Amino acid sequence: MTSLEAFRIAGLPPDFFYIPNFVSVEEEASILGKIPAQRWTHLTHRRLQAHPSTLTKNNVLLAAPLPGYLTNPVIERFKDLGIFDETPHRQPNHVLINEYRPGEGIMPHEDGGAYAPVVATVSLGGALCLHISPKPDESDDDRNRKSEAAKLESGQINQDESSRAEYEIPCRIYQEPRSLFITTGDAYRQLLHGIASIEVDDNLNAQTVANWSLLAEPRVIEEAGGRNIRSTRISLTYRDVLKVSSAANKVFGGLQKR
Ligand SMILES: O=C(O)CCC(=O)C(=O)O
Ligand SMILES: [Fe+2]
Repeated sequence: MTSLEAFRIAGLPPDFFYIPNFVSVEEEASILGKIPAQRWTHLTHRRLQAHPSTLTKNNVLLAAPLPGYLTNPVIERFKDLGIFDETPHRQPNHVLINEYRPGEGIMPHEDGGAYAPVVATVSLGGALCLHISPKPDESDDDRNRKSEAAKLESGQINQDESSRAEYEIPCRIYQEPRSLFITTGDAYRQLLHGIASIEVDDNLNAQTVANWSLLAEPRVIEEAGGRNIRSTRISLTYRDVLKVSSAANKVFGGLQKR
């Protein structure tokens, strides 16, 4: 088994990992070519598709295999790293595919209780920054969340902003194409993540990007003057849904009710 330890992001809670070049250029092209064009759900600021399907309103997954192009080679590599060893099904059973064009993003949020607290995200296509921010204090929950969201939407959050506690949060994680980003444990439960709806990520350097020392190609950013002009990014978010219902279960459950 390969150790994840070398890929831990320093200066953050100990539950974030970044692995550059997790898939090859050829694998990236192959996966991108297999994402079914007819399966997209269109939202205002991005489009997405869920595999094998969206969860029921009670957060239940109807058991079905993941398509091969999402399984192979990615899940074998997860096993080698032991990423899902502690989750109930010991491997992901659900993948969300999100597409962000330049200027598109996702509001700060947490992924919640439907899943085991392990998320593994493969980035394909373009690069961008994920913002990690604290959960607002419970007392002024809504107000904080809204202002955090407003700042993120307008691209105002940056590293000069006051950081909380011992860790440098809020912070930015730069996700290069073909990388894997892992969030587990307390980081999953206690922090928010989001993507600013901007066309350029700027002021990128060793001080403002938490995973700078783990990047495959920091030179590319340096040569661009610390700017990343966004192009379309597709992310594959792998998770283990806690509640799974097999078709057999469903029939049995239905009979029992009578
Ligand atoms: O695209 C990403 O990296 C984040 C997606 C995300 O946060 C989600 O689907 O819950
Ligand atoms: Fe999320």
